[in-house]
Amino acid sequence: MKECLIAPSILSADFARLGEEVDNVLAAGADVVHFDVMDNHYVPNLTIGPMVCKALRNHGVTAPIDVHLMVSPVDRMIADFAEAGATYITFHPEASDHIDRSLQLIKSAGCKAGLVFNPATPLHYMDYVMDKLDVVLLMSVNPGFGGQSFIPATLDKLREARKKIDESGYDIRLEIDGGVKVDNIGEIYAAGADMFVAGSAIFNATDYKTVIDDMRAEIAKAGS
Ligand SMILES: O=C(CO)[C@H](O)[C@H](O)COP(=O)(O)O
Repeated sequence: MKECLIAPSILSADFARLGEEVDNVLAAGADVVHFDVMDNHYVPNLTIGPMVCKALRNHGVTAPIDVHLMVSPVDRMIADFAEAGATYITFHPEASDHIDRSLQLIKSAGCKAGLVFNPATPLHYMDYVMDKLDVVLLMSVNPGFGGQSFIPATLDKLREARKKIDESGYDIRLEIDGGVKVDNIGEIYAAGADMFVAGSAIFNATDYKTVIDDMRAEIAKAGS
């Protein structure tokens, strides 16, 4: 299994102090900044775009930025986010008319590419594009809002995705997003995830480092 990555979702950060929040969570040991883009069309919420991604880079953030596009259409946002400094760009297959083309656009812009699967979206969307995937993201809540509860059926879906990835022979991360907490991250890891998005569990805590350390300890316990 790869090194596990903790990716705090800035959806739950204090947007009035975003640069400082990102600095603090990275100083607390986070590996990746998870950046949720919502368009009030694909999902019923509206958040942030490429200008904010660029602002974080200009602020001095050098950590990977994991841009999760909850937008439709997808393609016209790709170049803007690549230019703004995105490391990963992921999108929902239902939101793209041409999945292979969207993945190619992301890769040719120099970013890592991924597909995101809602709780009820079947995994077969990845079948013919595995050679173009750097990450598969399983949503363990319905997208649009932070602070929801982890949907337990996602554990079986993670096991299924892990099997597909391992059998493909490609180097693809398996990311999980939604309701990830200290008390369930061990079983999520055991089901196959290696990249963990957590919003409210981290940003609603007073001490980010304690939560991230506790998450890593639970992962280590589950792996031993
Ligand atoms: O993509 C998202 C919602 O669409 C968020 O990243 C996700 O829900 C994280 O928040 P929390 O850890 O509080 O569940």
